[in-house]
Amino acid sequence: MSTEDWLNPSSIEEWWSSPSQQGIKRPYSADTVASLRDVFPENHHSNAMALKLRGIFERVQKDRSVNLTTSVIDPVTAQVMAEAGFETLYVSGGMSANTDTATDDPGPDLADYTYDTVPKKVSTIYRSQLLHSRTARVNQSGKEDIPLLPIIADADSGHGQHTAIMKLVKLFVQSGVSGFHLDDLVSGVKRHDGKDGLSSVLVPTNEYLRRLVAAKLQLDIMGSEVVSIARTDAETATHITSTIDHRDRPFILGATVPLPRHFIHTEGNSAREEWKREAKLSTLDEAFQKSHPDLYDQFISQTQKMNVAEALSVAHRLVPAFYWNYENPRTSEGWYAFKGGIEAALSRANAAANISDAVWACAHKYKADEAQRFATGVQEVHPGKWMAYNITGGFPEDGSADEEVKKIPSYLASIGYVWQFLPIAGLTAVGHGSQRAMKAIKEDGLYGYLSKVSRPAARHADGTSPEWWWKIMGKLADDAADAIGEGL
Ligand SMILES: C[C@](O)(C(=O)O)[C@H](CC(=O)O)C(=O)O
Ligand SMILES: [Mg+2]
Repeated sequence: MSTEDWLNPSSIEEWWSSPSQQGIKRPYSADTVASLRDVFPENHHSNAMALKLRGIFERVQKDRSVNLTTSVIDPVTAQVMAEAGFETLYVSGGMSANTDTATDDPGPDLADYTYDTVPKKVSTIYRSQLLHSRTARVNQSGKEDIPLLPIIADADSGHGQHTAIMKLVKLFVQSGVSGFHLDDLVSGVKRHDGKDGLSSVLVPTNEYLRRLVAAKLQLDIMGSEVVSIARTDAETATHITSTIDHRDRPFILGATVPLPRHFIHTEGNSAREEWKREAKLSTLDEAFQKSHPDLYDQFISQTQKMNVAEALSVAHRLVPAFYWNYENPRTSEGWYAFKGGIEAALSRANAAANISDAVWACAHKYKADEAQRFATGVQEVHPGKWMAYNITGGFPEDGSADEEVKKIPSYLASIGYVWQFLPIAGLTAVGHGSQRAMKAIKEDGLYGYLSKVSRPAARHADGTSPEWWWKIMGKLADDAADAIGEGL
């Protein structure tokens, strides 16, 4: 592409009307994008890889076939997965946090690692895939078409405000990624144990959309086909930072019983639970409907597109003595109580669908009915929208649900999920493989290594075998050395 075309808003508009881009409604103009572009046309590997991913999603959507993958934490596993026939790879923030971060400081999944952590991991894995495919081609081993698997990566909450999100997306595009997911969480505050009733804290819908727009704008600036996945954590959310957005009103909880002390004056888990019980938390609309069913229709028609503060004034005009208080339950951080659930997730996904290529309601436990409700609710409003699903365990260890578990992927595919992934399986699989290998070496020494590790690995020629490394990868270095030494 010429510089002239690259900087021409009409060519950008033409690209936006192409099949991969036409589903997106940008709130900014092609002129803005052109003005933000660097002078030289960009074309990153991630473009080709993202188009490949788009092709996979389209095919899977049409066939309703299963597209399931796991997280990958190292290049060797990526290669094993390619040979096993997986079609995509997932680079998880959580698994990166647990193993190695860009600051060499592993820890829990709090997205508190520096923002280059996941792009660097993607880059390592993507380049290792390039190396494998190149060596296979050079070696002419009959495996020339070792596939490069599109990588989808974890962008967490964007690691900062909008300029940080744009920089993160830039790194992703340069890393060879094919897609990423960006969420609506407040970074770094999620509690896995749900202590003090806190599971995850959301930003308002408007802020979520701004994050997604920032990401899409950066993709547009780079002329990138990379797939953006809007993840929402509203299903498990317990709090929200602000009540400003009217779209969040149906999920903001207030006290329906006046209590002498605000929530912030309670201490300890049991006192907090007791406070919430006594306050009889409810949403504004539910509280009004329950106390004044006769005026409810009037209240609803007068409060369209109003946030809780505005709608509460209307409620007070209609019934001066009406009590509903969303300030009392605020936490000491200032967060408001939120009614998480699949309806909240759906509301956010439908708001995000116009500016993202795919939507995903993060579920920490598999629930068939919620998966179905989400799929139906999205497809009704945005027919054909790509949807993702994460499967994070929660299944009984005793095997009692095995028959159901076997059917889950095909069920999810049948209701339209085009990408299913096991976020933590990459770590578990590496742990399990190493466990077996190290046990054999510890028990039988050199013989254990030969018989139970190196021979089986060599048979699979999967990159875990030293023989494979020297014979195939070594040839590449030798070819380069020969070329350098010629004709001097
Ligand atoms: C998918 C996820 O974002 C990840 O980093 O892998 C995590 C996984 C987990 O904590 O189980 C998440 O769901 O937040
Ligand atoms: Mg994560």
